[in-house]
Amino acid sequence: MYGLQAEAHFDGAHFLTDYYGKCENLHGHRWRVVATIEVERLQGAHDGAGELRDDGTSTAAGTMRDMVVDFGVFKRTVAEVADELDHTFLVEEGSLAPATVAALEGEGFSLTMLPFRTTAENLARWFFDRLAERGLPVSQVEVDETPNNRAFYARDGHVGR
Ligand SMILES: Nc1nc2c(c(=O)[nH]1)N=C([C@H](O)[C@H](O)COP(=O)(O)OP(=O)(O)OP(=O)(O)O)CN2
Ligand SMILES: [Zn+2]
Repeated sequence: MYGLQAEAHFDGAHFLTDYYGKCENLHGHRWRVVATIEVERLQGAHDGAGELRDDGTSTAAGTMRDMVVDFGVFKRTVAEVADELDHTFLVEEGSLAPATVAALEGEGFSLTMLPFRTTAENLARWFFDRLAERGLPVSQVEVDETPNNRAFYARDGHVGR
């Protein structure tokens, strides 16, 4: 098995619904996300054509030879998904009154409405699904809220570290 890991961060605010303790209050984190992708075989000489570079040109066949995927493509994809949440207020759907949501948005705040409780575990699953949708062979996503705690979501049979 071959693998790569890429790390991204996003800053945001949240609170935990139904939590008895300080995390029921609105607070912020710099979340750290580490995504792992794994494949049995590296790419071949004819793979890799058509990836878009930062300068707008495309890669040629062979660019991906003996790679899982290009580090640049992988880390940009993880960063793009993290950017969707960056500097937003992560809100579990139904946890705030519609008038509250409207008032916050009326003030110009960016809310990300999510259909789950905003735990690190659920955020790891959300990243996993988003990266898989983008075609990455994701095997695990770790999410840290603080330097001391880490959650992960892994595909069946994968052992998290
Ligand atoms: N299993 C989980 N437990 C908790 C989660 C979570 O996502 N999954 N989240 C929280 C809160 O969001 C909280 O922000 C983090 O909790 P905690 O580590 O207790 O907070 P601190 O970093 O401030 O830790 P201290 O040691 O108290 O300073 C809670 N639990
Ligand atoms: Zn928190």
